[in-house]
Amino acid sequence: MIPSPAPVGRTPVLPHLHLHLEPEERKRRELGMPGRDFGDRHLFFEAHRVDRADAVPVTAQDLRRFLADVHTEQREQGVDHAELRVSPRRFLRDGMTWQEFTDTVQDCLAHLRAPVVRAVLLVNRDSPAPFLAMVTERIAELPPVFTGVDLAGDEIPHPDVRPAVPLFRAAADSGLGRTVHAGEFGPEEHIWRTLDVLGAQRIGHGVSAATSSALLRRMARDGILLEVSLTSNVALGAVPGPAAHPLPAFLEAGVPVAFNSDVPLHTGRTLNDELRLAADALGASPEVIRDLQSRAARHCFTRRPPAHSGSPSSPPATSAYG
Ligand SMILES: CNc1ncnc2c1ncn2[C@@H]1O[C@H](COP(=O)(O)O)[C@@H](O)[C@H]1O
Repeated sequence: MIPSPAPVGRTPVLPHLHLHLEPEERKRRELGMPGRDFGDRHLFFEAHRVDRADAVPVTAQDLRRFLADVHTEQREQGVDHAELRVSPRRFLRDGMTWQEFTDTVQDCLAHLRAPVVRAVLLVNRDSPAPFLAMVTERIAELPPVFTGVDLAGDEIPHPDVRPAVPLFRAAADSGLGRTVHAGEFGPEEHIWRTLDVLGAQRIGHGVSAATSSALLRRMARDGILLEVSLTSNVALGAVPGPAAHPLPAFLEAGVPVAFNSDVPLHTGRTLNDELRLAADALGASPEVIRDLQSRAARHCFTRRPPAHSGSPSSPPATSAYG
């Protein structure tokens, strides 16, 4: 069920592949504001609406500080490669230009070591078409600390991923990795679509993948990594408890997994907490879990120039779901 230990001599690495910046939550804490209740999916996405009248504004200075804070937090966890989801729209709403936003992220992350922190550009499923078009047009110019793109947000009211096809195609053509939050609250079909329509290489959460052995076989065959976040899935009601999480089915099917803290400010859990929880859920030793996590390093997004335009890395133009 759990893959046998990695060959001796491989570089040890503790990657952390799915971690949100949580800018508003960081700012609220700095201001001493009360915590918010995220007991379920509705409350979580309602609180994250970017058009809320009571949203706490964030500045370029905040962004700089938050990026430095994430680096310190991940260093304390012993992480050596972190991939941080950064969503531009909150910062653009509060006055930054696109160029300022991307330059600031580049400037703050480029020199960091132990861990290296790379940015995954998060675009929300509910993004208006002009915003998606603007991001798509600028994907090729993203500075090098951006190594991937992610489609996130509430998949229940926004199940259609087709509006993101041009963005994901541009990302593939620019050598960026592609991941999608899917099958966290929605059915297996949402995961099939992200694979077939968007050409996703990793899936955020993907809880419902376990309802389809055909889908698990596909993911194992194609080496699609599932970004697993046990505490977050329980906290938002995607699964009733850690013991009910389909993680064992993922491993049984040979699907690559990585453990993640996802929204550590919301849950109060670190990556090491998640590794311990995974060991408990699987009845496995800490060493086995760390080995699994280190295997996820081969799914890190490192930006490579694509071999040629229209290469196999480009997502398919059409599909059964297209
Ligand atoms: C917990 N599981 C999740 N599932 C789906 N989407 C999520 C998410 N966690 C966060 N997001 C999405 O990422 C955006 C981050 O933008 P901020 O900069 O905070 O505004 C949120 O808007 C939320 O929709």
